[in-house]
Amino acid sequence: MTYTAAVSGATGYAGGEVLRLLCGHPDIEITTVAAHSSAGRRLGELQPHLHALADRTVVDTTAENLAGHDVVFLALPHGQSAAVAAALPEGTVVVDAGADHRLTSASAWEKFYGTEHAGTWPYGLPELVTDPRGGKQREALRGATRIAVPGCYPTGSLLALAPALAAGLVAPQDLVVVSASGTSGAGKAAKPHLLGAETMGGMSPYGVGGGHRHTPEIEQGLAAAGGQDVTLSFTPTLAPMPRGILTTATAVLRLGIDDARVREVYDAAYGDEPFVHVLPEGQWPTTKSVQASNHVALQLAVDHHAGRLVVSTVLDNLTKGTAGAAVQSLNLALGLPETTGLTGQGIAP
Ligand SMILES: NC(=O)C1=CN([C@@H]2O[C@H](COP(=O)(O)OP(=O)(O)OC[C@H]3O[C@@H](n4cnc5c(N)ncnc54)[C@H](OP(=O)(O)O)[C@@H]3O)[C@@H](O)[C@H]2O)C=CC1
Ligand SMILES: CC(=O)N[C@@H](CCC(=O)OP(=O)(O)O)C(=O)O
Repeated sequence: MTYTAAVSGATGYAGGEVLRLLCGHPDIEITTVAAHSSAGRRLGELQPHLHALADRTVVDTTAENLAGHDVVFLALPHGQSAAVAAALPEGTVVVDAGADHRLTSASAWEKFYGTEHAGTWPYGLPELVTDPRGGKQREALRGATRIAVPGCYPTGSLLALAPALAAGLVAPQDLVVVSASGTSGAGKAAKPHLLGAETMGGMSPYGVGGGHRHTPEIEQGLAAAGGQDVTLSFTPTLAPMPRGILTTATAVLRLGIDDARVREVYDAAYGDEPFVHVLPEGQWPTTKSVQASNHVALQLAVDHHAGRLVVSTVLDNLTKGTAGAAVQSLNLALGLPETTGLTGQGIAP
């Protein structure tokens, strides 16, 4: 069976990556490409890498234009997708790359996003360990008709720390995550601090001091994995590269946990995962290895001097960090093989 799909936000980075992946998906037919200010324009002008779709005309994001599809992807600015989704029939599978439906706590949403909470949808990170018994998030995605795709920083952070918390290897307090993201994470809209002259050849932190809106999203997933509240200090940084996120997470190890036990827990969590790979001991991940792939590469070490577990992950913010997670979750929702239309192979150099 072929499913018809509309992609709204088709002219942006996230929507463009969804379209790129859907072009290689055997069970999906892209029938509508929608956006807003660029309605009426030829997609080829705005997404010149999407050759197969170059002659499509962008339509406006309206309930009428999105109606009648089996699947609707939303890749809109935060706060825009809730109203659009509410106008779609319950049977339509809606996959939202934005943040609107990720958080379970209305007060956390209001604090970090400043608008009314729109509700919570199943979280689109199939490999996430969701409880101390080692359950995985993919079970909540099978047959789902609404999917909230994770933020790109939370994907690498959650995959880094959830197995350790679920297995009780580390204390739930004093979790520290520092991530470096490529500039595409900020979207296409022109912003002075993202000009090439500002970002090339340098790095800088932002959202420091617990102010980044991904802090509650990461804490939410880690608290579920460990079965208790967690405290996280999260610091994002902007790196001079178009795509990619390197996350380094550390946590206080519980007494008596050695290197072998840590590796055993991560091998058990991810050994059968098609898109999360624990690297051989001593090989540390590089963002270049996962460009344009749906892969997350992970390495860990025990810092005996500081008594902390150190876990690093890399992913492509637009692929596994957004569009790949969206397609992988959609596959589960539709009952298709989870890897359909996705590759774990990157590009090089
Ligand atoms: N970039 C990333 O790495 C990630 C992004 N996301 C999420 O995906 C979403 C899109 O991000 P991104 O692609 O980076 O952003 P971009 O700024 O690159 O693209 C935004 C898209 O939304 C459309 N749009 C803007 N305003 C409206 C509106 N009022 N109604 C309908 N469409 C509108 C734009 O269309 P037009 O230009 O025609 O106005 C454009 O297609 C965000 O919620 C973001 O958080 C999630 C994970 C990672
Ligand atoms: C570099 C950069 O600006 N990154 C974005 C995160 C983008 C992302 O993936 O998250 P959302 O889906 O929640 O927008 C930021 O810090 O807001």
